[in-house]
Amino acid sequence: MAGFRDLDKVLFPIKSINNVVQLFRNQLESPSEPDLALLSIVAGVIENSLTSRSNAALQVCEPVEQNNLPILEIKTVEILYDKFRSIMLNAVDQNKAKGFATRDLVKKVSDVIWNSLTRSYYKDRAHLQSLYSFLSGNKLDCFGVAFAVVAGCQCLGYNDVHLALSEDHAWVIFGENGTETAEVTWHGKGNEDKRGQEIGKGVSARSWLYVNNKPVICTRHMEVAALVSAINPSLNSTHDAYEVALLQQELLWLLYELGHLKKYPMAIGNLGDLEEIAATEGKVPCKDLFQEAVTSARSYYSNQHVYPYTYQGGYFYRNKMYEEAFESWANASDVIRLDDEEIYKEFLEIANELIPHIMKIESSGFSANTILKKPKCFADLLRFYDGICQWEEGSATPVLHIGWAKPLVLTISKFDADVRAQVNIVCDKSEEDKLLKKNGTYFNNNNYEKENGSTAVSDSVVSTNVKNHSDKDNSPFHPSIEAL
Ligand SMILES: FC(F)c1nnc(N2CCN(c3ncnc4sc(CC(F)(F)F)cc34)CC2)s1
Repeated sequence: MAGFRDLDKVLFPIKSINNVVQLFRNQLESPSEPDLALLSIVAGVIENSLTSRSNAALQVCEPVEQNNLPILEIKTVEILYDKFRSIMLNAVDQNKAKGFATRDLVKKVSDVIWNSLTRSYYKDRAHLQSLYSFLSGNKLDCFGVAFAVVAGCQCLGYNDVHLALSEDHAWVIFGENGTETAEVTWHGKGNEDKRGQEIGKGVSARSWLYVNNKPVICTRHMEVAALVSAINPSLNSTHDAYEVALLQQELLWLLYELGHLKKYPMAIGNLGDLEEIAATEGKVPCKDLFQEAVTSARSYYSNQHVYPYTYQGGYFYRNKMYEEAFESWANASDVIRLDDEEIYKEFLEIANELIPHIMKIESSGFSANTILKKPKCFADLLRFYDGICQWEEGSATPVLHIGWAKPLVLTISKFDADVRAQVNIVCDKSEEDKLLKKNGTYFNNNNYEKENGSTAVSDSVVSTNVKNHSDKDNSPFHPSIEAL
């Protein structure tokens, strides 16, 4: 049974980040599973005390002593913890034979959370993700509702209910084999919520919103990683509360070192972002973390996640590593399937802002090493645009418009004809096989490798045979355009 145990209580009153890390370590290493409600309340109280408007001004100018936090008394936590437990226990009659959760039970817990929420509030606001927000303000964001349902089921003794996460939605799995699924929260704006329904097997389940049926299925420990990932240090649109960001970074390292981020690419990406801002001495460098997130998505989720590549591409872009950025974005483009406005915005920004910005810099400067002379860059760029065009072909709603075409033409035209001529568009599988045999070059999930393992850049082979989604899922070879 999880819970607020004596060895946790002795850590109070909590005065430092190290005390909080110790509390999380106790819970993560305890023989019984970590208590989601307790940890979400503690993280939420600290986040809100350091980011609320009342002391926002203070936080921006306050010098930071040895990771001090506003004192957190045990009473504060106990009152909130007991309040959450009583909400759950009163609302859901305790049928004696516990066993596995049922759809009715999950829907009931979702209803308890749902019906407690404030009638109308700005759902996308920051700091609405924790049980502190739920218990003190009756407000939760989309993720927060799903998390609260799982924490509620844990508190009722249903340890089979777990959080399922895509890159833009959350739901739960439950039942004897963990194969039952249920919507428990809303998604996006103006969409009727489907709470209580199972995740369809149809087209929608294959969309990006459900990451083509490759969601992150959380263990209890990964649910702790999700609440830590959801910590939001932002004070306002330009500043972060330093101690909240440091707490999140230390907790993510704790979870990383305990192995609970292995199958959670976005959490690894979150840690990479924090490490890029302020590297922790003697730890894995952020560049490697972004690569680990990509490897995790390829290993555990059949390369159906986009964010690991856009985390990585964003890192390369910020560090002026434009060639590498193109490759990451091309890889991201290969993943996308059907339309979804959230991911559409990501690609719109890359295609119509970030890439044109790079082209402007590269074509104005006189750097001899310019990407404009590199066939591989041109090949990756075509692959990026090709993926988006496939997206257009596969989607119900139109994706591209003149706003995409102008930057696209401008970008392509920046490459000299002799560079473009070195990229050989291979149009069918048999031709591709011939080339692959000749060059001994193959893609293994976009790593350019020769059979002998050396990295071959110049003879990357990229063909534009129309990728049909089904075989694309499984084919070990990346559809490819040849740059000889
Ligand atoms: F690709 C990079 F530019 C990104 N930078 N931040 C990104 N985020 C921030 C963190 N984030 C996440 N980080 C950890 N876990 C989750 S679960 C989830 C979906 C939902 F909110 F539950 F509905 C989102 C998400 C969403 C993606 S992607």
